[in-house]
Amino acid sequence: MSLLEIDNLRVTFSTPDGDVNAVNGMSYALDPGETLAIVGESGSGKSQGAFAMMGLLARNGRATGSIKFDGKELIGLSADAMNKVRSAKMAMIFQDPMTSLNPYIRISDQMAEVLTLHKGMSKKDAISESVRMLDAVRIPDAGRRIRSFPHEFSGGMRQRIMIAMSLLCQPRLLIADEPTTALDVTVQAQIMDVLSDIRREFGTAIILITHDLGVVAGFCDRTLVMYGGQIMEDGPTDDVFASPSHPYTKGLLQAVPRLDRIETELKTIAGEPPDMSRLPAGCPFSPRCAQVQNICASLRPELVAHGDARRRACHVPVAEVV
Ligand SMILES: Nc1ncnc2c1ncn2[C@@H]1O[C@H](COP(=O)(O)OP(=O)(O)OP(=O)(O)O)[C@@H](O)[C@H]1O
Repeated sequence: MSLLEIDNLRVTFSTPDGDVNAVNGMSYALDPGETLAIVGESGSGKSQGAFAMMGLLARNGRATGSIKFDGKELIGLSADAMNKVRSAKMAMIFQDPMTSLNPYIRISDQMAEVLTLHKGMSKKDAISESVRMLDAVRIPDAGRRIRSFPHEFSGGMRQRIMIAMSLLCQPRLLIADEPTTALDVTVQAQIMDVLSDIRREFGTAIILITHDLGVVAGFCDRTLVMYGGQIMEDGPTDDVFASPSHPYTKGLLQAVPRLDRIETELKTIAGEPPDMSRLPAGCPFSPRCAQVQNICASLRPELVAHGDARRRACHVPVAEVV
């Protein structure tokens, strides 16, 4: 059975200027222990799709459709019930670890509180379990350093601490929203290594949300490409990278720096991301698509299966995507 099954998820925000359609009918499933990258430019609905799962939408937001986690429907759950699922089985980490860490409280107290509160552990057991988790994310000398305050660590180390903290209740799913964006390239690679270790050691499924395709290769089993709140393409990462089947994916990949080609070949996708309160009737990417056809502006392409375990939403035949 899938760990997560999302069906026709829509996230809408009410604003004085009208509704903002942040996620427009998103459907996918995730197996236990699977790693999935959700990629796309800023504003494509990646984070709000995850916030809906975590019950963390802003007050002006509402989610419809279905989100089944471990067989249990999450949409429509009370805040209390949602809290229970979240604290026991799902965790989320963000770009800025300080959104989750309290600068005035020692790491030991912050971590131990999670376990005394949610698992009823004694303080002593909670501290030794916290040290074990800090070891797992390779904080050197964790037994001593756990007594430090957040500001005594570098940005990369703080991100490791946040990952350790998110693992305390042994979640089955970890959502990492741009976890390496604020870090320099070497530290980014170290954090991705830590996430790989976590997956191997604890069997945690991971959803990695990122605008940077460069961090996805080599880490995620599957990649799902979003644009305008919709899935454009979805498939095994190696296949999506080797033979993108959507003009948008192709454009994103051409914008990723690679060691085997010179930087002058890098191309950006012309045009601006769509206004999510005024999406076109057809494909949201059609105004920027180099291969746009007449039908694209008026008819939204369905997300349909093609090849092995792949899906795409595009009117241009696969063989003609250049
Ligand atoms: N509280 C809100 N009220 C109105 N619109 C919102 C609200 N929160 C998010 N949005 C809009 O929802 C859309 C999707 O946002 P989302 O954060 O999911 O994008 P994203 O792909 O994760 O981009 P980023 O990487 O910049 O976070 C954006 O157009 C954003 O402006």
